[in-house]
Amino acid sequence: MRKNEELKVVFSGGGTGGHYYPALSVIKYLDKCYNKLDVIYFTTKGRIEEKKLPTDFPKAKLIPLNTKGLERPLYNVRNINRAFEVLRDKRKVEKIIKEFKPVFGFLTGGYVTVPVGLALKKQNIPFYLHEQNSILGISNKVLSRWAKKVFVSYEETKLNDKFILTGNPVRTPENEIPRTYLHGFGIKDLNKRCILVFGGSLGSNEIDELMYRVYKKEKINNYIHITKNQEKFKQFPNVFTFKYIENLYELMAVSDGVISRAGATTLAEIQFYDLSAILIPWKGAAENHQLKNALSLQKKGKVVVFDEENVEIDRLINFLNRIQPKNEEFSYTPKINRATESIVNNIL
Ligand SMILES: CC(=O)N[C@H]1[C@@H](OP(=O)(O)OP(=O)(O)OC[C@H]2O[C@@H](n3ccc(=O)[nH]c3=O)[C@H](O)[C@@H]2O)O[C@H](CO)[C@@H](O)[C@@H]1O
Repeated sequence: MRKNEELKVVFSGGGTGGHYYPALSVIKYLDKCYNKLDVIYFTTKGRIEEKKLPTDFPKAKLIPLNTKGLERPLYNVRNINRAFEVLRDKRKVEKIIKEFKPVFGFLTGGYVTVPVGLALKKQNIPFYLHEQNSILGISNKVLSRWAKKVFVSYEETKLNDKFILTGNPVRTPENEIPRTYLHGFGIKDLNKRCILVFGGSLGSNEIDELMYRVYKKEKINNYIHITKNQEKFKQFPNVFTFKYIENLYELMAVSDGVISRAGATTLAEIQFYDLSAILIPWKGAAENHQLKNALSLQKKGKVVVFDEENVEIDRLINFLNRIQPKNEEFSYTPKINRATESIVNNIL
């Protein structure tokens, strides 16, 4: 650790929680290692990192960029303008980093990272990438040529020696969390199973529809369900709904199971908190990466993967009812997040 030194770093990555939260974990870890950490975070306008960073890490300076994802199919005329946006943003980033003089850049994917990576390359500032999924995302694919190292979460993502398997950083509680934490979410009987239901950081109507059918049949377990359709579930006394839960990882630490999409950061959390899980991969993910993520976890047990077009409700309920619930005495003891540690050690 270099407690007495100062460090300046440029971060970018986002659009979704899956890209943002790994960057946040690294920021928080570095902040503990250094006396003074100066962060500039290049954000996607109006997206999660822009909304959450001011409270998650108030010291960071946020700079929004205009770059948008390419339209599919790629020959769409709008992509000409999108390409110019990347160039304009690249020039903007270059100006800022010339003055800021960061020691390195850390980019976690999402189209916003492309102009940032190109600008860092132009200024000869080393940068590192992190890929959460088993398949390299398009921005990481483009930038990996010039990155100093590419940190990956799955062995099969490695393409050459520059690729290092670190795993996917997850947010972790710093203090012990008792099972009674669930009381704050409306749950009274702590000896009953507590299942977290959500559709990634953006929500999922398909998961809402499916769970509506489950709740009609299954009345024993308690559910904390994150949804934009809270009204729909009012009739179920064992279902506690929320629009978004900031510190979802704290709930993961004291719950029993998860029903969710198969975004990479959610999966890393399921593993870290050793939860049972029912995964329903989102079919729209590039190159079907959610299915690949999910299947690799299924191999490790405690996890079952369903095809969203073909979920047998009885089989799902059967799996749920085999999950061993924690009891009311349970308390989560903080553990070291090896992925974040490994990334930082490979940079410093
Ligand atoms: C639609 C989309 O583009 N999905 C991608 C996106 O997913 P998405 O952003 O949904 O990502 P993940 O499932 O990987 O991560 C979601 C994160 O949001 C957190 N959370 C969620 C709900 C909530 O109320 N509170 C909260 O804190 C979870 O704890 C988790 O840390 O990035 C992932 C990682 O690159 C990809 O694998 C996904 O395919």
